[in-house]
Amino acid sequence: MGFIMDGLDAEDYDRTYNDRDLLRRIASYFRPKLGAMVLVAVMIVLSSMSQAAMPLVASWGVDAIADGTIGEVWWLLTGGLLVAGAFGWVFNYVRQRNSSRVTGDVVLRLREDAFDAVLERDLSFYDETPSGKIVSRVTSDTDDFATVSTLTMDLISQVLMVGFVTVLLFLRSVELALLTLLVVPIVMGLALLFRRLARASTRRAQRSLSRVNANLQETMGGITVAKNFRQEQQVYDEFQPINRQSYDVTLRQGFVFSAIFPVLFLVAGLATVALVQLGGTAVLGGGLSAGDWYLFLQGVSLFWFPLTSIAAFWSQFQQGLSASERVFALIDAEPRVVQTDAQPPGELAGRIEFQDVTFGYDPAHPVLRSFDLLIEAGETVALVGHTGAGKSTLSKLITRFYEFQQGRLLIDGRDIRTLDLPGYRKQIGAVPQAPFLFSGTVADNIRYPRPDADDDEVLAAATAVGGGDWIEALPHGLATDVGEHGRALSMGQRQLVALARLLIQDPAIVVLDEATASVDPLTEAQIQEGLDVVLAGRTSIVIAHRLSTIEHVDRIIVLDHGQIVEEGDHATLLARGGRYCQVYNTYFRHQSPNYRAGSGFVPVGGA
Ligand SMILES: Nc1ncnc2c1ncn2[C@@H]1O[C@H](COP(=O)(O)OP(=O)(O)OP(=O)(O)O)[C@@H](O)[C@H]1O
Repeated sequence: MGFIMDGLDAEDYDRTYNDRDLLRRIASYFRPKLGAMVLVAVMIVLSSMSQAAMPLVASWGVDAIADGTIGEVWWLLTGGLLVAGAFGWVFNYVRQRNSSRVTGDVVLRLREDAFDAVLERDLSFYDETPSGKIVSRVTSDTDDFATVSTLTMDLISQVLMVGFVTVLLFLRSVELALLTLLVVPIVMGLALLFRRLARASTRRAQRSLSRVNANLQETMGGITVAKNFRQEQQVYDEFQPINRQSYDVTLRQGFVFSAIFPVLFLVAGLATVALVQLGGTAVLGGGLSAGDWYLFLQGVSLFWFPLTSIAAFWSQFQQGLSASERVFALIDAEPRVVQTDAQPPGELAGRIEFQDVTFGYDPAHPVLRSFDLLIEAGETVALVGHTGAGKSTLSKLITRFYEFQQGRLLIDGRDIRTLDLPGYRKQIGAVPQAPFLFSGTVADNIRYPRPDADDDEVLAAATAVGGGDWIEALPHGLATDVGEHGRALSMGQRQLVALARLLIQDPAIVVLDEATASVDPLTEAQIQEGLDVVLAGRTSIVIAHRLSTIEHVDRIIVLDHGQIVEEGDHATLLARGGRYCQVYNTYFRHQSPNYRAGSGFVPVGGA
């Protein structure tokens, strides 16, 4: 049991809605479709009546055979059967057509809402949730939800049908009708019991499927690395238990579901046996006509089929409900980044001040403790430090991708929490280490932050970065297709596109995570020139990986375990022989043009 349930826990943002809230929420999606639903309901009534009419007409036929009048009425009965069948078909067709439209429209809206919610989530959400699981919620869960609506309409139609058949049976024989109804509470009791089992097993099946999706997504994302290191077997070995788990859990769900029908049919079978016995005796004794008996036997199958499907319906209904619960949980997930106000930020100067800030991805393990730092407007600051020191964390707080737990972060002296977030982020230019390019041309990517930028502006931005020579190296200049994720461009070219994009955005604050990937000396020089242009006149926080950057910034901040351990400019810090020198010796020394292996160490701590 332990293994089978591994990894099937709820996500952090999952929640359980009570049935009333859930149904109310679902109803809100159906409300705009009220007209079509009324039409569907009318069609359901009419088609159920036509269906119930068939055995009734047939029972008259049996009576006519018994009393020898069939020769006179056969054409009437045959016509009646044909008419009931034809009308039933038409009503059913109109019903199916409209109900498919209603379901399709509802799922369309739900998926739009889910996708919209996904876009609104904080960055922490994406760090914590594998993208495959998100995909699963937006696709297969919304599909499962669609089944709720189809099933609900089926259920209504079946309940009506049961109603009509029950009335017919009572009209013919109260005793036999009561006998038939006797079994209803047993069936319903079993169905309710089954409902509990079904909900739990269904939830597990859905989670296991989303694990499979997540694993596939990750594999596809890292396929180059996996192939590079010839890890196909390992990737397969990781996939196999997850897929196996999905198989096991789904199989269990199947077992639970398949248990219900035999039990229900057994109860139904016993009731039919009793009716055959009692009804047959009544016909022989003259208390019941052969037609009535026939109607009962037909009625029972008409009656039992809906009843058993109503019972089984619960399981699928539960499946749809728990799917909708998962989608709503995604839509309702509370943002961690909470703004207390939405003041327009205005044109930012770019002064950034951390005051006593404490932050941890997991609040129990803070990465920054009582952290203070002031960056003046227009200043260029380089963050350096060993891996895991907290450099990226600082930039994530400035971009407001994460919520800090204590202290204040002031932008131009104003609390960052009081600013209108989209307005603020518009003035922050964030460049990740491996700039992401969207499919399209180089020009499309440069104008990404401002789609209305015209060709001249795009060309001017591209030319301003590194003198623009790099554009000529592209096969079709700015019209070159970058391929998926920019794969058709070299790493250096992608960085240059990202810098040109920043110029189009024209932010007040730049947060730049320098690429560690080495590029050829020419591109390196172009990037350096590009950086000089892009960072000029803006507050810049650079997570520095290049010697030329740290040599030129206004101030270097050395971080260690979330603390500032040293700060100053390159020359001063080198002369001091402190922590900076350790970092320099490890990461930057070898980038010097005069570097020879084993040389260029800066003495540390007076050593
Ligand atoms: N999304 C995350 N969830 C949980 N912990 C994280 C997350 N991102 C970073 N950390 C942890 O926070 C600490 C600081 O990480 P951070 O990424 O800020 O370091 P860094 O100095 O930027 O390192 P690097 O140069 O390797 O990128 C590390 O201990 C890291 O493991």
